[in-house]
Amino acid sequence: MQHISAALFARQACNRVGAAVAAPPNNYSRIRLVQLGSQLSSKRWYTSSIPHYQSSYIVEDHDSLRPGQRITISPGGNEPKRKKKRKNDEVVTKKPFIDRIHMRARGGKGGNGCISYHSLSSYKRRPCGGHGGTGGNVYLVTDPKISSLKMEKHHYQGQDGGKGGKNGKQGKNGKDVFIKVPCGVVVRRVLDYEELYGELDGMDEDNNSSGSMDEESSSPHEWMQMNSDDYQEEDDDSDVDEDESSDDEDTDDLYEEDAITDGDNDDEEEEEQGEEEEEEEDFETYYNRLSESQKQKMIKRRMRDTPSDYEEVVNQEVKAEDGMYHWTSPEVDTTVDDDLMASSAYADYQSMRKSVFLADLDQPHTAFLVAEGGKAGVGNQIYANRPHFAAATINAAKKAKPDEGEITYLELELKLIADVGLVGFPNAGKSSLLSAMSRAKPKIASYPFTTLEPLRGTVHYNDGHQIIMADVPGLIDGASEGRGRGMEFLRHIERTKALIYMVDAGGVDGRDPVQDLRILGKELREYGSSGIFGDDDEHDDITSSIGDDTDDMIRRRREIMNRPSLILANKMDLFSEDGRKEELLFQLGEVAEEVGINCNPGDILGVSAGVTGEGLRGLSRRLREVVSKVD
Ligand SMILES: Nc1nc2c(ncn2[C@@H]2O[C@H](COP(=O)(O)OP(=O)(O)OP(=O)(O)O)[C@@H](O)[C@H]2O)c(=O)[nH]1
Ligand SMILES: [Mg+2]
Repeated sequence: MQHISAALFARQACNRVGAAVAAPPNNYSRIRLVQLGSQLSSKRWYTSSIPHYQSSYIVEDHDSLRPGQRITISPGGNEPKRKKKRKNDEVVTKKPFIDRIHMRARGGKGGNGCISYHSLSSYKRRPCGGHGGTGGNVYLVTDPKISSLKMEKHHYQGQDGGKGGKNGKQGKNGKDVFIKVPCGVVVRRVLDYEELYGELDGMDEDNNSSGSMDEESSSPHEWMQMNSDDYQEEDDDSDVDEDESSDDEDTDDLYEEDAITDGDNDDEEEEEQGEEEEEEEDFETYYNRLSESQKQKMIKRRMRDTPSDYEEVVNQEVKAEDGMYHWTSPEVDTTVDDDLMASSAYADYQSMRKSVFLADLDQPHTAFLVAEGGKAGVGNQIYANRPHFAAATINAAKKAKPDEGEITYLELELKLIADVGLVGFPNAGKSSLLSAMSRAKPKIASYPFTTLEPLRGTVHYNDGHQIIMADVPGLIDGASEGRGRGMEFLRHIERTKALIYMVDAGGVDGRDPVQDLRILGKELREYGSSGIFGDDDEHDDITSSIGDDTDDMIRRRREIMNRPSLILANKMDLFSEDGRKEELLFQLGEVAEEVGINCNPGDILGVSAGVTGEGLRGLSRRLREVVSKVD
């Protein structure tokens, strides 16, 4: 029976296939088809039970049909979604890791209140308009399943509230929007342009009112002229020059007027000119004289010209004749430009980017309101008891207008939460350790900066205990000043309980492990001691009014050196003599003490993370002890 139905089905199928099957096969039982792209079953005998959505087959075995020939049966229905195959490669392709984004959130607008009056004779002219609905809010919600700040879009808006209706009918409230973010996100509100410049303008006014008018009135034109010569290097950009020169003219006119009004104070003017000569070289004064738009242009231009040291560092990878990548420590000048750094232009730039701390979302399933929906308009039903007052009608019209939703510009920054963070120079073997101790599959290669995004893995113990380990991209000398994107990477170890310093004991890249540890310790110390603006009093006037990170966050960063640490000398398989190994571990201990790394002598271990696995068992035991002490 089954044989017959199979034959029938096959004939029908072949008819549908038409030209693809030249001569209908006469022995159907020998047709063997392989379905293309199916995961459910790769091979099947041709029977009547072929699902309708399976449409494409390949002939494997038949007399008249050529094996390998593809036949197509008319498709019917939708093919189910196919799962992507997971690659068994060493490198698992994953979504890009994004740890800092800017976004805009806007609460929904409230709904209009309704103004209407009963028309029934007994109620005539009695107000009965319903209230509008409130606008939807926008929330951030932490979801432990998400690990990156990658978002579909960067603008989110709550739904607008519905209008109120007749007979006291209230409008619908707008739907809230919930944006999923990973745990460990720090939320800051970016001050928008007007808010920031409102404050800066206010400060300027204060300065002016404290008697600096005369200073401005004294021959500013010549002064500008002189200074623009002095700072010729800033005027390379011809586009901006033109704009600036037009602005200059504006300011000149302004100054000339002032000069006329103050024209009779010749003596004072001379004195001030003398003062100006002293200030000629002063970039800051020059900057302060510029108009707001000129300042912005200058800042943007100067910042754009700042060398992107990271690019240069990465570009140092050179593929040599032996086919391997070699890396030479680049000589990159990362100083932004001393006079710029010291100037208030730089401070303005910093404050332009500055933002107000809102929240540290480090707990899972926490909702945080970032933009509130607008209030609803009020319906005129509230005046139902006094319908005849004219005032009521006027007020009702005002009150019926809803509020706009709140608009916030946000900066979200993800700081990984892990029990232990791996710190080391590029190529030390950090990723090798992570892959040896956890199921994470980081990319491992013999060239530096293989890892460019922080990655976490979980170390599982037999009794079910788990420790989360974060592999942070390699740090280089000067990382605490941002060299080689150091600042970006270092912030991911702020939320760890313990640290593992890893050095390449084999000295594969010609590095000295002892010196490496010294540099790492120094960099972490410097990173820890830098606040957002550190203890720099210069910027206090700006930061105090704008706000800053919480004390808790600064404290966490400052305590980075107090964190219990382990020091690993990796690639011990390259050591042959035991004596040298002991000596190296001893030297590392001395350096740890010198730079102030918080570790016991027993926590300096020799391991071979990537080759023999030597020392890893002892490491995992010790790691657990160290981490559990911190709780
Ligand atoms: N001989 C030896 N080689 C190792 C060992 N561990 C790692 N390596 C090698 O060292 C090189 C760098 O290893 P990675 O784990 O990618 O180093 P990394 O610290 O993650 O480097 P970046 O991601 O560039 O910062 C690779 O070629 C590894 O095979 C080891 O224990 N012994
Ligand atoms: Mg790596």
